[in-house]
Amino acid sequence: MASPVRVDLDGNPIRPITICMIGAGGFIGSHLCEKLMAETPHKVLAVDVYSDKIKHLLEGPASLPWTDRIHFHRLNIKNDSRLEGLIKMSDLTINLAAICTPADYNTRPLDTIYSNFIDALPVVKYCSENNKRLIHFSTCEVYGKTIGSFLPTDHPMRQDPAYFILKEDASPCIFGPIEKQRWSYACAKQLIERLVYAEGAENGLEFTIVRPFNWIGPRMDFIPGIDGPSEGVPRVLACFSNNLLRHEPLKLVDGGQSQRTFVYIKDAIEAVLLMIENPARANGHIFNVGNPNNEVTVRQLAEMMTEVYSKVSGEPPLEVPTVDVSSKEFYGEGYDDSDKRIPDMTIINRQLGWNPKTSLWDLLESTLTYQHRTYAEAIKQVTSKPLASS
Ligand SMILES: NC(=O)c1ccc[n+]([C@@H]2O[C@H](COP(=O)([O-])OP(=O)(O)OC[C@H]3O[C@@H](n4cnc5c(N)ncnc54)[C@H](O)[C@@H]3O)[C@@H](O)[C@H]2O)c1
Ligand SMILES: O=c1ccn([C@@H]2O[C@H](COP(=O)(O)OP(=O)(O)O[C@H]3OC[C@](O)(CO)[C@H]3O)[C@@H](O)[C@H]2O)c(=O)[nH]1
Repeated sequence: MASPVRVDLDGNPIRPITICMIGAGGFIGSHLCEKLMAETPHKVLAVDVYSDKIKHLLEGPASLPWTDRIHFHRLNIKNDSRLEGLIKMSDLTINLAAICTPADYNTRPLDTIYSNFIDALPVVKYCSENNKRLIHFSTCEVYGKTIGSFLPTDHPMRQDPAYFILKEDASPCIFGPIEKQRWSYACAKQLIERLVYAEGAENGLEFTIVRPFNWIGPRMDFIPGIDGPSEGVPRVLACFSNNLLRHEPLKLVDGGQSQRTFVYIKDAIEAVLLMIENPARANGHIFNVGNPNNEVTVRQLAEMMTEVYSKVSGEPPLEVPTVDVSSKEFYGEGYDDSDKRIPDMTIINRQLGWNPKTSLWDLLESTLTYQHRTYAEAIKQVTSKPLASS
């Protein structure tokens, strides 16, 4: 029996397209590739320097249903002449490539700026010159700090949503001073957003910009010393997972008072698929993609992850499950932080009718189940080995 014709939000048939996905081997890219292979007829030219997180889609019996629809191209967009050809072969380019772990922003500011601005320039240029549609991944971090964060801590206006809800077409971008090199990333992302927007305004580039608000789930970053460098510092989900797996206290930077909203990767990928398959509704827009209902302080996140991990692993939590550390000690000189990140959902609701579904507890339960199943044995092996004699 023929499969039903897939239609977009306006009832128009969705035609199969070819997508050049740059950064396809990463956390978001791997989930997006899975979704596209499992639920759509689209083709993917998967571009990345790594493929570990999409290996299950590229080889082995499980990949047979889509062997002719996904092809991996190992290339570094910094210096590879094949890039333009791949963009020209595609109907749509999705650019996910970036250095996007905060530990790098103040310690590798030049690499961070080059990765998030300079290296993206040819991607925008090739899309514009060849009249190809672009979906560019920016970040919620372009908002920086909230206006309310500059009010006295007990000022009543801090409770006014106008002082903290982040809105694509209204909120300013507020970063710290230049010596706070943490903001090298957000500033690079802001400038590439402005370049993409200008290519749209002046040269008619069909673009969509995505501002993810802390998407988390399986395959995010790495566990130091297992599938990443021992001295590496990933994003908070992997940091806390690593501490839990190793029965160490979770480190709360500057007391863990910063606030975040976390969205489940599977919910967020639904939003991206709507952008891909509804160009008339997505072109020319910047979209917050997050879950305003899942706001916690970092301390509350640590406490919830400790409780969920204890349930998932069957191991009791530590007597003292967290420890405060200074940002200088944890990240080094030049760190600064966003105080609060709550996305306004008006535009994405209006254009795409998308809303997140998964609560923080539920997404942590499925994610920590994955982390425990994937890493617990390997960590036990590593920690049980006697230290090499010096
Ligand atoms: N995950 C989130 O919550 C989040 C939040 C805000 C913004 N973002 C943005 O979304 C995008 C994807 O993020 P992610 O979480 O999947 O990160 P990730 O680090 O898992 O994936 C990025 C991928 O890009 C690849 N890449 C980087 N530079 C490259 C280059 N020069 N050539 C080829 N490939 C290159 C990396 O190898 C990696 O596989 C990034 O642009 C990031 O800034 C993500
Ligand atoms: O062991 C740890 C690790 C981190 N923290 C604090 O948690 C907050 C979140 O940190 P993190 O997940 O590393 O990243 P941010 O949310 O600050 O920024 C990211 O969000 C989006 C993106 O643009 C791309 O992923 C990236 O910039 C923070 O307050 C840390 O200090 C901790 O206390 N302990």
